[in-house]
Amino acid sequence: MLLKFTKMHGLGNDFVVVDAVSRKVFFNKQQIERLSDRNWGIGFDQLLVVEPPTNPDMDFRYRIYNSDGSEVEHCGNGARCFAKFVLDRELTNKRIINVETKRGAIQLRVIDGGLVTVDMGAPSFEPKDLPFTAEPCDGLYKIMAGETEYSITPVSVGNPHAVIKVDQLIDDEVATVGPLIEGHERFPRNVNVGFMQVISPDEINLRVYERGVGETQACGTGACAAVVAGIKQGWLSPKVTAHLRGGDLHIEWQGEGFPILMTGPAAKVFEGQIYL
Ligand SMILES: N[C@@H](CCC[C@H](N)C(=O)O)C(=O)O
Repeated sequence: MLLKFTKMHGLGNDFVVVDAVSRKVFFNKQQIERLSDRNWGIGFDQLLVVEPPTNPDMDFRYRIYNSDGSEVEHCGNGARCFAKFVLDRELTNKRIINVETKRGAIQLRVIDGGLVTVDMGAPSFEPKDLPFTAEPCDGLYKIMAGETEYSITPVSVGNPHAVIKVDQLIDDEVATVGPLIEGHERFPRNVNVGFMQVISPDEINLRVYERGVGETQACGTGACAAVVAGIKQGWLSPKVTAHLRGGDLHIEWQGEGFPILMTGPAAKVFEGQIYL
């Protein structure tokens, strides 16, 4: 079967987006792994599949797969690219779009200048919601990565994140500690690992080692998780600019029970066709 796709990115976190509204398409793990391969396929961090909604109050459903073929609950950069995709393809003309995801309902608002604001829902710091094996506590949690003990804030923003505050961002630490914590036995469904350097109460530098992918240029849910972790620990204020390798995201959170708002760009790179 010849598959039509659009290659997109949100700050360099790249996606293949497929229209499964106009024509049904299903993918198995092997197909996703092959398509994601940067030598043998198209290459992407995540595959986004746009489907009709199952709930009549929603505009679309969209499914998200990591490059290793695992299906995930949520993707911040992907949500913004999804909004641009359905508008460019004229699958809708709405600028406020309600979408079903594995995480639940999310709302996307297309604003001026090609930016999209995503209502990411409310975060949870409860270990059971990630899941993370630990007794709940108010402060930081200790975890061993190899011989070194790290202090983390576990956060679920629909998908699981472990946020580590560091004094400096070191390539080697992201590359070695990232996978040790990603697949740690205390995270039975694995975890995305964020390394956050706090520059000031409203600015952070962030690198994210993503579950099922490896380090990416940017991670939208990772930026949300880092900012809410920083606010909870008293390091950050309610509006923060996160500098990621691929560019900036603006994150706002008013505190417990409120949704996180994430604003950033979405870009189309090219369209193509490939044999599935
Ligand atoms: N790049 C994404 C997150 C994608 C899912 C993640 N790797 C997971 O397994 O939870 C983003 O922009 O949020």
